[in-house]
Amino acid sequence: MTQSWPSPAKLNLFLYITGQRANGYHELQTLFQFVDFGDSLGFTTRTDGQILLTTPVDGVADDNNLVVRAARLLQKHSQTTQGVDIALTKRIPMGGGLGGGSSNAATVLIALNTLWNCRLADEQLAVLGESLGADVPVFVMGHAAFAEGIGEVLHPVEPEEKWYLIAHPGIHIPTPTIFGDPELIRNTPKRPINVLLSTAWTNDCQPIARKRFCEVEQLVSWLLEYAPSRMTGTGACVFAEFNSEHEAREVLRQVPPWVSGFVAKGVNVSPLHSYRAELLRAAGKA
Ligand SMILES: C[C@](O)(CO)[C@H](O)COP(=O)(O)OP(=O)(O)OC[C@H]1O[C@@H](n2ccc(N)nc2=O)[C@H](O)[C@@H]1O
Ligand SMILES: Nc1ncnc2c1ncn2[C@@H]1O[C@H](COP(=O)(O)OP(=O)(O)OP(=O)(O)O)[C@@H](O)[C@H]1O
Repeated sequence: MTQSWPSPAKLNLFLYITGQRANGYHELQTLFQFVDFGDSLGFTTRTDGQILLTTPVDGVADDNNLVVRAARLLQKHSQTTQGVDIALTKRIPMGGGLGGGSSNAATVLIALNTLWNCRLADEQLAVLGESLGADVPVFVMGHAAFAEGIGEVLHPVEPEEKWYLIAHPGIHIPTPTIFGDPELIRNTPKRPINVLLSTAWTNDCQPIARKRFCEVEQLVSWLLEYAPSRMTGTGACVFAEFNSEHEAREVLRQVPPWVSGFVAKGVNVSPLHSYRAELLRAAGKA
């Protein structure tokens, strides 16, 4: 049976870089929250073991698509003989700092674990997913989280669920471009979570993105006139926070023509996990 599983976007409500490991990866302290906007994936299981993406993504070879890579990884790990046709409906801008690829991979792991009856715990899927991308574990675990390490050490938290205008300046910033920049701030002191939660939230990647990309500079400056605003992840998207949907939509109406955007609500439980819980309830398994 084909089902439509959600694959939400995430925001980094704050992001601090506290060091760099010998392998080049950066040590972070970041606050993840999901939003009620994202891609969706449909799955039709097959008995012949083939894994097919029926909706190729422009500019991404199927073999490199995190959807296909996640399905192969779980197939190998679980030694199942089953396969799957996967249809991906893409809405999350790519290279926007919204974690679209990682979210897609997490949705594949969670959905196929259920549909193939692999019986792995979410914690096991999160460890598997880490090899696909630093943001996969938080999407697999499905709860807003304070993250440390390279983003994989997760502590569930309950930040306020605000409304956001999420704006894209029309450019794609590859994550390695920001992480590879010699002028990136890499020495923010590590702070305990209670201090971080009660201090004004910023993103260490933002100064360098504003400096290197005039589109980000213009977008941040424009949004700051209306509401507290900052970049998510390594950009290029910038989010402005509001207490109501109405206020966020009023500003969306006024964005300059070179900006595209959408309004979404922050959610602490991933829509993926709400969907799975509903499916299991309907099947009498929860
Ligand atoms: C910036 C964040 O979006 C915060 O949520 C993530 O840490 C990035 O996660 P991601 O896009 O899934 O990143 P990955 O695909 O794992 O890594 C892309 C590249 O970014 C750099 N990278 C990534 C994560 C990290 N903590 N330090 C890094 O230096 C590495 O050069 C890596 O090769
Ligand atoms: N299913 C997928 N969806 C989006 N991008 C994918 C996918 N599979 C592979 N990719 C590759 O990953 C790159 C980053 O895309 P993604 O949308 O995850 O970026 P991002 O939101 O900036 O990530 P992050 O917030 O984790 O830094 C794309 O440019 C693309 O080459």
